[in-house]
Amino acid sequence: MRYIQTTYSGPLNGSVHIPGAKNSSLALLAAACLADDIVTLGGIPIIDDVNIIAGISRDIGMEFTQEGRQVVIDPRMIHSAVIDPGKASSYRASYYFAGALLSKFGRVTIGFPGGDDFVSRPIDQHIKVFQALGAKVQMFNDYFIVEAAELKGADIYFDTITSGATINAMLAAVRAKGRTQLHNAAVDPEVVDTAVFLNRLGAKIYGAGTDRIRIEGVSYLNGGAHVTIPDRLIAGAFLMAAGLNGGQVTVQDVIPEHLGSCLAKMEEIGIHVECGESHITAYRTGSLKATRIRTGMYPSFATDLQQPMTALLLQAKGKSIVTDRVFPKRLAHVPQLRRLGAEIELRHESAILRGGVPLHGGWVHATDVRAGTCLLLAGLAAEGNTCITGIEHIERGYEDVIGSFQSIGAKLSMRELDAQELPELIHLKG
Ligand SMILES: CC(=O)N[C@H]1[C@@H](OP(=O)(O)OP(=O)(O)OC[C@H]2O[C@@H](n3ccc(=O)[nH]c3=O)[C@H](O)[C@@H]2O)O[C@H](CO)[C@@H](O)[C@@H]1O
Ligand SMILES: C=C(OP(=O)(O)O)C(=O)O
Repeated sequence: MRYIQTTYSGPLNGSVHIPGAKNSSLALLAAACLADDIVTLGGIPIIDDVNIIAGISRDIGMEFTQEGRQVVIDPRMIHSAVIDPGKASSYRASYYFAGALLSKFGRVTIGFPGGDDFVSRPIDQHIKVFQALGAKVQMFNDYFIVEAAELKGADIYFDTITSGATINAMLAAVRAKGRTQLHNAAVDPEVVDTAVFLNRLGAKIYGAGTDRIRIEGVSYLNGGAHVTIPDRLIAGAFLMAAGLNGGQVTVQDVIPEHLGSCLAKMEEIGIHVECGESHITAYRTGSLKATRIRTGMYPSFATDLQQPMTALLLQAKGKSIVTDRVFPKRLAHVPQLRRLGAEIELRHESAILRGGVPLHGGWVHATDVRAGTCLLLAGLAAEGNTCITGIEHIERGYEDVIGSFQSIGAKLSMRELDAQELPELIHLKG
């Protein structure tokens, strides 16, 4: 079994190029199967979730060729709308294949979404979309079937703001007959990126980036090329790294506007931020201030950034409070941080931190991708060695996590567990 070992690294300094967004790429790769000709996607990160999509693509007859961050997809020979349940449930965003294949072929059989298993993650809004467009949904033990003789545009009011179901609704409605209107839609950059891509292929999607999206169904989509937006979540984590022990980090190839609420919070706690056209520099000179974080859907502070922020706030003297309003129970990193000496208590679904307490090394387990980032940052600020297991979760979302952190001076390495270390792992996941 592999694990990452981190060592106290002092101030981190340097510059990192940010890859395309995982959460956009997963939507774009599924959206590509809607095209009637070849599609080229740039900026696709080299991560495990994309490898799974490559496997699914080959299974259904969609040619998938990846060279570095460029993926060429030929959807003209898709011969199956049945997706292996095991593959579907090994990452979250497999539900995009449900929307896309339903839209193109009127039928899909697919396993339930997996991915980061930090809390219950319902898909009722996705199902509601399919049904609203006229599809019948049948649930079985480990898969579901969605089918429709014909998809017809509809007015859909989301019960809650969801980026996944908003994107899926665009995928499902893009070839439906007539007009679909999405109300209470998510306004995330990944929603806009997917709409821009589909429009490039000839779709008619209007209003993405607002809470009301209109889709006029089309019967044919061309091929085309598109480059995914940069990963705002990876960029945010690297900028926070500059605040850990003092230092200066620049993230290149980003869209600074996508990080607005994150940068505002970083400035509030005493990290200086300077934005250029496509880069952001963060540096810390004095001490950090404690604060309160409440996550929300975009443009609020992202749920995927509360974990690295928690690691950072452990360095801020005084009491900070972190509340996740998107996934209220997404706090599995808290007991792990305690293993490193952090003083954090869970109260009413909030993490209450007493910052400024020195951290020490230890064994910890990453239960999901962002918990992994949190533990990695905490490990770089802790005395001694911190050993992080659950690497597979980190690699779902992070391209070359070791190399990119090393490039800003972080001391970390990938290691193989040897038998003498096994006793350390007992009770680790508790
Ligand atoms: C692959 C991907 O893009 N993952 C991101 C996506 O996940 P995902 O698309 O799963 O998250 P959503 O935006 O859908 O979730 C937002 C909120 O809606 C709720 N909800 C969602 C769907 C549904 O059918 N019913 C329902 O109640 C969720 O429980 C949550 O409270 O957005 C999350 C919130 O920004 C991020 O943490 C994930 O990194
Ligand atoms: C929760 C996340 O991913 P997923 O939705 O793919 O599980 C994430 O990227 O933080």
